[in-house]
Amino acid sequence: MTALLRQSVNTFSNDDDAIMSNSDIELSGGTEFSDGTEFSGDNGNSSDSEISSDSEISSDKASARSRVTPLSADPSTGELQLEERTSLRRVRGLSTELADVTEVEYRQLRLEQVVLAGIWTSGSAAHAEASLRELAALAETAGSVVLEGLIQRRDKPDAATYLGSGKAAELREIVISTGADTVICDGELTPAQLTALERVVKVKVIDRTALILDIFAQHATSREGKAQVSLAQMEYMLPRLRGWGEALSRQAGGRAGSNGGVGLRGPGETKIETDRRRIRERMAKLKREIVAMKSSRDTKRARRQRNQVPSIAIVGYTNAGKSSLLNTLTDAGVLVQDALFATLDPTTRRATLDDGREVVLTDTVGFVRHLPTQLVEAFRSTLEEVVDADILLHVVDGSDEFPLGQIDAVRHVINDVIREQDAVAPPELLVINKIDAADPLSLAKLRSALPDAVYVSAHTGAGIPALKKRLVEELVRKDVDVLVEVPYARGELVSRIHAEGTVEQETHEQNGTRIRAHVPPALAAALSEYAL
Ligand SMILES: Nc1nc2c(ncn2[C@@H]2O[C@H](COP(=O)(O)OP(=O)(O)OP(=O)(O)O)[C@@H](O)[C@H]2O)c(=O)[nH]1
Ligand SMILES: [Mg+2]
Repeated sequence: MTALLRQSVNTFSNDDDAIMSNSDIELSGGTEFSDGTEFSGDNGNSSDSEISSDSEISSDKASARSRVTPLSADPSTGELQLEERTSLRRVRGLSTELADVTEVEYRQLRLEQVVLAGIWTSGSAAHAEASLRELAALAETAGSVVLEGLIQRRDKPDAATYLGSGKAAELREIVISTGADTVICDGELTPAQLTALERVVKVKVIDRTALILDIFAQHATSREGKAQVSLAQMEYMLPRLRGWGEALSRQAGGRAGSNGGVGLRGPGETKIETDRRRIRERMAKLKREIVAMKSSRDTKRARRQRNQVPSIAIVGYTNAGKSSLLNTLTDAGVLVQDALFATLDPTTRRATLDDGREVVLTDTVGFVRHLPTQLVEAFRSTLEEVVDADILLHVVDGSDEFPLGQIDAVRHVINDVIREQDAVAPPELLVINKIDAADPLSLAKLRSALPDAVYVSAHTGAGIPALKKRLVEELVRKDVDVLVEVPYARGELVSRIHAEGTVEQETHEQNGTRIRAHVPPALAAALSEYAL
């Protein structure tokens, strides 16, 4: 595993190590306090403007990454040239913990070079490795360079330091030898575990949750998306406010904080309390804003429902090919990227199925194992829309190592939302995508495990006609039987029955056309007054 994840190992000189811990001291001095300030928005909209600058930046992730290359290419330089450091400003690391540009630069520098640490508690070794590989992909999506990965076999995470003490010491060695500036743990750590592990490895430690939140913050573009992510980040930060950088500030001895070391406790506590209150206020405001944005979306949705267009929600694991499939089905031109969480905002497109029926398809945010609960919470309004759909098109990456695990993770999130809403789950149509790239043997296994799924390739178009046919079948299944006598004056209703439904019997009576047919529920409602 270690070899697998090792991409480049560079050794910062001891000198540089000194520089790093120096900046740690600076950072830790006030980090945890300034977090709050930044959040609570001393200038009311700080959080918004920050995130939007992020999204501009992340829109060009590829070039942003290439700009980092010179840094890792010449690691021995020790200290960075000023312009190199300035160029690092483009991606912010954890957007929530930086107070000024200097810190941004240092944090950037540190977040670029990461070592991963995971715990293998259950399942096979291959599962544990896949999870860590996914963490590596997430870290890269966030703009970091992954130097190395480490997995420990344990029954459960160590209560104190997540990894066992021996492994934590080993991690410290790896951090030193690779010159890493950040450790990312493959799980959600308690604030205390983060602090304790930071104390051992002596560089910043973040967890999977913080990483995913960071990616979302970089990718959110719509106002609603940004608000949802901000809310999730605040939710995550709130209990950790005191913890951040605490371990490092201890090392810093008397230099920690502008109040001096011992002074941290008194005024510090008070400051944290104020910060917490401000964050809570800001969170409450965001929640209200999100509710307001949702209601405008509800109006749109209601209009669609009035127009009686069935809706199909495309859901699935991140990078499964949801946007690609939407494009293939509708020529939508939605952004497709080999990156995790390329899509955060739902895109809705109309399409006409083979039987002439109009539908709307909605592309949605992808899911991932251990999707932070804060995000599920924040994206609830978006997810609710998914739950309201007539059909869930569940897209799965057929070329993934563990597609069944992906399916479970996605269903888990959806079921949670459904249960909380007391809603009825829409019928799910499983679509196994990327069959062009899948290994034939695993694909054969998948076909026997999931015989009801549709197998497609959004790239080659294979299976797409079959998928469209299945969609029609699923919608027909929702059709209802009606027996009506439509007055001759309402000829347009008769035309609709012919266009949207299946006519079984049609006779012309004295007062109108008598028809027995299967029709979509919406049309049945429109016909109800003529029912016999
Ligand atoms: N080989 C192959 N690659 C595909 C296929 N469909 C999508 N991809 C690739 O998979 C990657 C992800 O595709 P997207 O459509 O962005 O996936 P998504 O599910 O919308 O991803 P997120 O929005 O990030 O959750 C891209 O690199 C696509 O080119 C396919 O049928 N075959
Ligand atoms: Mg997408």
